[in-house]
Amino acid sequence: MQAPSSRAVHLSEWQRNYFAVTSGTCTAEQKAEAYRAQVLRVQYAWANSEISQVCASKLFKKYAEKYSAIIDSDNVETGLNNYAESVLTLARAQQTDSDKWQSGLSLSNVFQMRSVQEMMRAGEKLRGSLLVPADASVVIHGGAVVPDPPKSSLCGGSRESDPLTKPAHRTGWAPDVPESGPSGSLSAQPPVATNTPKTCPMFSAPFGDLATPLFGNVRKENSSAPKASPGPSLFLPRQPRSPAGGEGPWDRSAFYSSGPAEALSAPTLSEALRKMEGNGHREEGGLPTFKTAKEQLWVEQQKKHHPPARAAAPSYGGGVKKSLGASRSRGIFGKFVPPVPKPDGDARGGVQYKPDSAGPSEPAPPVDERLKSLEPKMIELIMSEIMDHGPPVTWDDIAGVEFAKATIKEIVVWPMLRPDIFTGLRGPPKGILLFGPPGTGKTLIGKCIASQSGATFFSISASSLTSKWVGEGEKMVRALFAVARCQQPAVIFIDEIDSLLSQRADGEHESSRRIKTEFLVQLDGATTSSEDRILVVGATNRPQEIDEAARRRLVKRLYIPLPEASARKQIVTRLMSREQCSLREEEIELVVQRSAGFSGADMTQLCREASLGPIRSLQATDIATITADQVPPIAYVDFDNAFRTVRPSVSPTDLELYENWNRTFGCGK
Ligand SMILES: Nc1ncnc2c1ncn2[C@@H]1O[C@H](COP(=O)(O)OP(=O)(O)OP(=O)(O)O)[C@@H](O)[C@H]1O
Ligand SMILES: [Mg+2]
Repeated sequence: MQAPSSRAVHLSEWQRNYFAVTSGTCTAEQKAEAYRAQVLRVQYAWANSEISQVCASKLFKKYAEKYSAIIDSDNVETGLNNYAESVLTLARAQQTDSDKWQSGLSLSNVFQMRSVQEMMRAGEKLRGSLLVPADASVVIHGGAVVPDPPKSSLCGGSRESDPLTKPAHRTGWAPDVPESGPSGSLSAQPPVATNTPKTCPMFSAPFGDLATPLFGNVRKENSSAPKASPGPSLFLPRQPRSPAGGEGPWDRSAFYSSGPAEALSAPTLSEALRKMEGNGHREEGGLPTFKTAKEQLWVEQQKKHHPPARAAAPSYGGGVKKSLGASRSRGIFGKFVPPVPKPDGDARGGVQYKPDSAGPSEPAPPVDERLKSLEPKMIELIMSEIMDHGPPVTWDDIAGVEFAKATIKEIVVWPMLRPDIFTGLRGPPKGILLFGPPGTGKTLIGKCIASQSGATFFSISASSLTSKWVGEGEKMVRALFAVARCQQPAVIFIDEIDSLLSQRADGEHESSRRIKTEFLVQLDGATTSSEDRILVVGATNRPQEIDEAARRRLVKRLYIPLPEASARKQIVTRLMSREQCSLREEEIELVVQRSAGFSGADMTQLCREASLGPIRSLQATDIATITADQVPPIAYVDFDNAFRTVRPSVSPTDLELYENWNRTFGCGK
């Protein structure tokens, strides 16, 4: 009796969503949500075997495309222009992809956006109250080389003026600066109001202003450290490249590659950070201590009159996949990150002072509370540690290990799809340990979870924690879990976990002891918190070396054994199906019999070796001239020869150890 009613509920939900996507009154956000719900429903139906895989993938593609079309659309009214995540991705680590980046958002339609206009109006209102005292107290560094400091102060001035007014000043300003003098340059040229946003040249202060909220949650290090950024002489020559604002892709890419995106790119960011660290003094938020009086005044007024405001978007929210460009889907689990912070954004975060980019009317960049205490450098590293999905691995690619696969699906995939059902006692375990002999597919399973779970996937090898960032391992561990908390649902996959969590010994190095302690603390937090949707998956071929505290936290310990005959057959058949092969069924059976005790990796090696057989049978002269399809097919004799050189890599004694450990601590059948 239950089934029909639940189906009825699904039907009405479906109808509701259908109404949302077809109605002319729903907002783009509602439509996007509706499509997102449709996609989840399709996944759920497929997971429940209610629809076939073919049907599911068709429907998935259909709705996912519609969903991303709305999310990425550059239409101000019907799209969400949600390119912020991709920009963050770009900023983090993928400068090489920057040429491909094409946002749907152009300069002109940024200005048309309601929220931008509201911010500009608010900025104009505040300008009146700030401009006079601020200008009167402007302080500029003296010195022979003027460009840098005046830029700093001028940017400050222009920031607080109407964004639409500044371009005229900008264009003619640079050569005048030395003559006009520091304070004169600001007060002598009152801003001229104009309502033609398209005439705003790039890299003018107003544009910088607008770019700040657009890039949401990443600190604009170039602007916060004016001395590290190029002065006017550097940006002026760029103006002719796009005098009337970016409209086409080239303009946009020029803007992103040389403007804010450049400022946010990892090397520049690190450079700025290095410089700031080198200065030896930082203030809150990692900014240099120098501020003009005007800036100081602004900060004080801001503190006095405006409660901390921030955008709703979470920091580093999304951008986990290497997906650039408006046309690509960012995945159904990706959170929507408004490209422009909402004026009524929540007030959880504190204002972050940004002397060169934040006008009084603009909300400060959103920085997730949980990430505030971390060094940006660490977060960058974590982000670049996020596993690139690469070629997707499916469950069918993993031969055998049926029990482990079924358990992982139950723990990982279903709860991610239906967190509402998997609550309370049904709550999934937060820690899994995959253990077994080398080469049995543990890492492969990790990759499969990455492709199939839909969660943000962090893959880190324990040895990189201990060796790559000497002395910083425990900070990395803390940062890793903090970032994962901001990116839920998340899976943290730790390969070779034994080298991280080996039993504590007397002679062990202090740094590895610290990493271990930090890891256990974090693991405890992640595995016991009922709200966090973080799953830690560890893989090891030395389970007996794992610290008992860690073992207890990795509650689901799954044995990944050597492949059975059927799994070995699956591996051979699969690999041979991609090659020219003349093996008959009974010959395959023979190969399977002879390979008892081989691991999955051994089987792969055997097939590789056999595939070289036909080549070896050729004369050296033939190899130079033969065409690819003239290479003889792989035959049983090649396997026969391969068996002479490929031996099982796991000894029976080792196997005994694993079986014993499984009997004692394993959760398998
Ligand atoms: N069950 C399997 N099905 C298909 N291929 C497998 C399987 N197990 C291993 N392989 C093959 O062996 C290779 C190595 O597997 P993988 O790296 O996952 O082993 P592992 O268990 O992580 O080993 P280690 O403990 O040494 O890290 C895989 O890339 C794959 O080609
Ligand atoms: Mg491995």
